[in-house]
Amino acid sequence: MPKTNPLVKICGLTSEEQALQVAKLGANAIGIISVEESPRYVSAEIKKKIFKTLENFYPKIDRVTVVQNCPIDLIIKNFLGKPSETIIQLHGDEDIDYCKKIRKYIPNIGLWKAFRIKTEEDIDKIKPFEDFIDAILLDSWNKETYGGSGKKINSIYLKNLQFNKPWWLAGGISIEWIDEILTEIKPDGLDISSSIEISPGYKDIKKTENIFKFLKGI
Ligand SMILES: O=C(O)c1ccccc1NCC(=O)[C@H](O)[C@H](O)COP(=O)(O)O
Repeated sequence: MPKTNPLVKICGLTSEEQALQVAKLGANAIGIISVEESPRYVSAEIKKKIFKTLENFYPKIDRVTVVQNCPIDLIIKNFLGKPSETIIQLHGDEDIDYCKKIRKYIPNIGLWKAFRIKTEEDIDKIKPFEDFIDAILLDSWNKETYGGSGKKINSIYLKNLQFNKPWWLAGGISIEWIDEILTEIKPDGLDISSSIEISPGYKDIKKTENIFKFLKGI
């Protein structure tokens, strides 16, 4: 039996207009990419603007900033005080010490850690992080990019996963795969990006709507 419907994060938004459209459709979390190498990169200034608008109109939606191997001092400097995001998603090779420092210096923000899965051993490496993060995000491993590749994790590694923290599945999630995800993989959340894009950072709102309708069983 599938567990209750998973939460949905739509990631890689680049405009206020699309962020509001996706929020209206029912997203539980909206992600913005603060990784300069990404074609979905959004500057700090624009990100703040988008998140402020979201906070005003949809305060319950999590606002997720995605970073990748960013120097810890910079993270602490940028996110101290009254940050516009509710979650930092670490999408690089950050270690446990890095997570502990974020916890210590910016305790008012949620911390998600992405793990890129290439082999079964990559799953085994997650456990020690669990006490220092709020959620686990599993994404596929890719040579060219750390995220947003549209590539799936080998499903062999996704059977009977058990973590002590909520976990999100990412990597090539499209409407065609969701049924299997709900019945066999059963994550707490779905993180979706490139399958609903017209071009990197620009979402197809109709495709996005179809995903939410599918999940609601409409
Ligand atoms: O999306 C990016 O361009 C990106 C670049 C560098 C680090 C992380 C990135 N995205 C992180 C995400 O949370 C994506 O939603 C996740 O990788 C899934 O993407 P997709 O396979 O395209 O659905």
